[in-house]
Amino acid sequence: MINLDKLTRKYGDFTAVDDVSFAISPGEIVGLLGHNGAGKTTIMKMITGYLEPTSGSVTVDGIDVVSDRRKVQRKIGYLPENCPVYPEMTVIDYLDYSASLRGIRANARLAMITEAISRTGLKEKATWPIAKLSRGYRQRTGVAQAILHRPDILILDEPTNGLDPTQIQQMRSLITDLAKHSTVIISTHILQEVQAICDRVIIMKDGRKALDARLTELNRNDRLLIIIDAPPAIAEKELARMTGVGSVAVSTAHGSSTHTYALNLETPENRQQTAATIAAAVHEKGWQLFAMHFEFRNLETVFAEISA
Ligand SMILES: Nc1ncnc2c1ncn2[C@@H]1O[C@H](COP(=O)(O)OP(=O)(O)OP(=O)(O)O)[C@@H](O)[C@H]1O
Repeated sequence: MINLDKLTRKYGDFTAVDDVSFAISPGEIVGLLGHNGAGKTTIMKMITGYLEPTSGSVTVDGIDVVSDRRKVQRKIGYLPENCPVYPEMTVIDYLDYSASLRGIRANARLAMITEAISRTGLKEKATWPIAKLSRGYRQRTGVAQAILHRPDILILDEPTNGLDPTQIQQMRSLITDLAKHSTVIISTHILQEVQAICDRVIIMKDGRKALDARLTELNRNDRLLIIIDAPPAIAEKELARMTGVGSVAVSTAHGSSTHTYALNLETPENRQQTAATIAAAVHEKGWQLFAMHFEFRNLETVFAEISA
C-alpha cells in the first residue's frame, strides 16, 4: 500500500505539489495524468525518495520514505522521465552496473539480469551498445533497470514519451504485462495511455489533485441534460421532485431565456423510461422542452472540464 498524506512540495516560494493525499492498493494500475508542470514528476520523485516533501508524508507498506529511504527503494522500481542510460555501455553492462548500484550480490546478478532482459524483450539487443539502440529499445532498457530487483511497485514517468506509434504499442503491452505482478503508477499527459493501461486515474492540476476515480466510474452517461424555458427559481425544486430524479444542477447562460438542468437519475438502469416520464411531467407543467439528452461522460470530457 502506498499512502500519500497531505503531501506538499515547494521550490522556493512556488508550490509544485499542494496538499495531495491518496492511497494505492497492491495490484492497482494508476495513471497520474496532467498537463506539463502539473506536479506529476515531483510526486513520483517524492514517492521514490529522490526528493523530500516540504510537508506531509509518503509511506510504502507503512514505511516512511524520508526516514527509511533505502528500505522503500528496495520495494520500488523507478523509470525517471529522462532515464540516465549510458550510451557507451552495452545493455547487459548497464544492467550489471545498475545491479551493483542496487547492492545486488554478484552471484545473484546474472539470474536477475537475464530475467529483466527476457521480460522486456531485449534478448537480441543485450550485447548492443545503448547508443545504437532506437529510442523504444532505450526505454525498454530503462524499464529493465527498473524491474531488475523484482520490485512490488513500478513507477514509470512518461514511459512512452518520444516513442513512435509501434513502440508506444509495444511499451503499453510491456507495462500491462508487468502489471500482472506489480502495482504500477505511470505518469502521462496522454489520455489514451490511461485509457489503454490503467484502471484508475488521478488527475493533477496546478499541483493539486483534481480528480481520483476508477475508469469504469468515469465512463458513465446517466446524467440527463434538459433545456427548458422555466427559470431555476421555479423549475429547480419541481424537477427534483419528479419521479426518478435524484438531484439537479443548474447551468444557465447569462441573459438566456432558456435554462439547462443536469438531472442525476436515481436508477440509471431505467434511464430511458425515466427520461420519458420526465418529458411528460415537463409538458404537464406547461414548460417548453427544447432539448433532452444523456450526457456523455468519459475521461476525455472529464479532463476537458477540469482543464477549462
Ligand atoms: N527543481 C525545480 N526548481 C523549480 N521549479 C521546479 C523544479 N522542478 C519542477 N519545478 C516546477 O514545478 C512544477 C511541477 O513540475 P513537475 O515536473 O512535477 O510537473 P509534471 O506534471 O511532471 O510536468 P511534465 O509533464 O512537463 O513533466 C512546474 O511548474 C515546474 O516548473
